Amino acid sequence: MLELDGLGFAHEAHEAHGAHEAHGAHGAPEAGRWLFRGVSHRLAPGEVLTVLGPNGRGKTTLLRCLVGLAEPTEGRVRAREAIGFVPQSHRTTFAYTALDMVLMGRVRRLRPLATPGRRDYELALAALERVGLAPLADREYPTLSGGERQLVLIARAIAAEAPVLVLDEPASALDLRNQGRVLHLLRGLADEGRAIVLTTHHPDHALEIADTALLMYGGADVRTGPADALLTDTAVSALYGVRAHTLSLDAAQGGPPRRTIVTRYDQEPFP
Ligand SMILES: Nc1ncnc2c1ncn2[C@@H]1O[C@H](COP(=O)(O)OP(=O)(O)OP(=O)(O)O)[C@@H](O)[C@H]1O
Repeated sequence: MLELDGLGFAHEAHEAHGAHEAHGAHGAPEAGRWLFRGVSHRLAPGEVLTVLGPNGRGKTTLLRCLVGLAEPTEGRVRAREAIGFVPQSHRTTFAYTALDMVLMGRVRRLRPLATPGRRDYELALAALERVGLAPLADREYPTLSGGERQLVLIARAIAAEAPVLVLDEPASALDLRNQGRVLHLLRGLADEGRAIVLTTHHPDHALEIADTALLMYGGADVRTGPADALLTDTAVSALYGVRAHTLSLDAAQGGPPRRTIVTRYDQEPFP
């Protein structure tokens, strides 16, 4: 559905530290300047891929490359299907209602100059219902809280019916219950056959829903593999420079036992 082939990204020198020192003799960015390099993956229908890495490591930049908002410095992205993108934060002063915002997700599906029809309204309302915001359908978007706005943008991506969804920290503004709601919503969308890519700062979120994890250790050190195998406490400790611990959770509702990863904040950071 979405193929990443040797993706690398380095910021233009003049934007970072001055043009004179940024490029090597042959015009290629120097080794230390790459945000990420060698990112390859073939995303399958039904797959949830979670991208993790410290602040500023390039997660958003990678997503922007995937959806065509940024040009990779090397490598390429092949997208066979439409991609829905949910950015990290979104503010607008235009007084669209929450429902209007979700209806905008339908625009690509309309004929030129056509106005949304009954089915578009039904799909938009159903999407608002899936994120639990149907009661706020008529509220003006700028008056919504940060978490409510995040849910509206997720509803907009759902209404767009894009086979691939790319979401930048979709749970970052959400309370604990809504985090769970969105995680299971995303897992459900994948189980319906969509492919999902999301960034998160929560290894436990990745363990909950991801098939695949992509860990950005910096530059060319990018590790991709099955989330359950890759997300060990050692790997998470090294990724963030913290002391992470694995906890076993009892099986719930007849499911298998689970594990999660938590951080100790009362110990010195990982060396
Ligand atoms: N125009 C630019 N020139 C130079 N550096 C930039 C430019 N735009 C962004 N950066 C830097 O690129 C790095 C990657 O940013 P990005 O937003 O992709 O990180 P991130 O992993 O998503 O971070 P976070 O977890 O904080 O959201 C950051 O250090 C950022 O400061």
